[in-house]
Amino acid sequence: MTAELIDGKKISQEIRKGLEKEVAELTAKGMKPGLAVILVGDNPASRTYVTSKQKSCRAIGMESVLIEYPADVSEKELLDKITELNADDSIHGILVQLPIPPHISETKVIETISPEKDVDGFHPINIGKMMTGQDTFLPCTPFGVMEMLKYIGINPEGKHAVIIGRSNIVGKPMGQLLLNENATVTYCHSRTSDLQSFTKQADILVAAVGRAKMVKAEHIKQGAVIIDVGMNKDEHGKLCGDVDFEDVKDKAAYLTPVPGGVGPMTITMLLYNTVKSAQNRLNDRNGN
Ligand SMILES: Nc1nc(=O)c2c([nH]1)NC[C@@H]1CN(c3ccc(C(=O)N[C@@H](CCC(=O)O)C(=O)O)cc3)C=[N+]21
Repeated sequence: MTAELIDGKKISQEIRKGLEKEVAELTAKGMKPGLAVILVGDNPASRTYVTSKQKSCRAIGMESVLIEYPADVSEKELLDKITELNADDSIHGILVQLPIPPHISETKVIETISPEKDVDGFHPINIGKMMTGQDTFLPCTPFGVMEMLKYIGINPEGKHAVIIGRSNIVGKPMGQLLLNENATVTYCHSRTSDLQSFTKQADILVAAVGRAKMVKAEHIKQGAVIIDVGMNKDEHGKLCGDVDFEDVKDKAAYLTPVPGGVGPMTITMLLYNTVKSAQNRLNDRNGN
């Protein structure tokens, strides 16, 4: 093993310690940060993630409210609840756990959440602000990856960053955040021909495709930074990433594990965004 592990759990702990202090200060000023999570249906994986988000909120002194609906809830009922939460002063962040059932429009759900409470950073207004480099809520997974790079002292400027995957919630914003930090960015996806010719050029390779262990040693450059956003089950039903850890670990310079890499960072940045939202409200109240 030559690659150094990027320990998402440890980095998360350090960031959360700082957040805990901010939460205490905000609470003392009557602005205790509160997150509302809406869960539709009873997908066990979604429930696990949502429970983990709630625990993480409470561990740093934040308020966390879980609102659950059966899978057949109407779109109107869900949108009405979001509208109610938009007006609730005790709630600073609203997260609707994705995916949601197909009879409900994901676009409508995302666009109903007030941009000021959109701690996922999925609202088109916030995406537009991210693209133009304005201060806003950054999508939690790509934001977490940027924090990991900062932590290990990797400045993306001038580096070739290659993203595999172009989802709205990970791949696309990941490339944008790296571009904002002056990386040269290449997006690869399911229609890319000769994937390896691109990934082999990557100084920073981000795998966000959702295919278990697809990135092998032959795909990467010696000494590359490898970020694994994948959350898959392997042949034994064990959680694994998009990167074949064993295969690349002697060739990469830095490598994120799954679990314990990007996952915990995603939750940490959700907490960060919610605290930031509460701080914004306090600033409004004080007229700054
Ligand atoms: N509106 C919305 N926002 C999201 O941010 C969102 C979502 N919907 N839907 C589902 C995905 C998935 N997601 C994860 C976050 C943390 C871990 C995580 O902490 N994983 C642990 C391990 C968990 C385990 O052991 O199963 C780790 O990687 O170490 C995983 C998955 C957020 N998501």
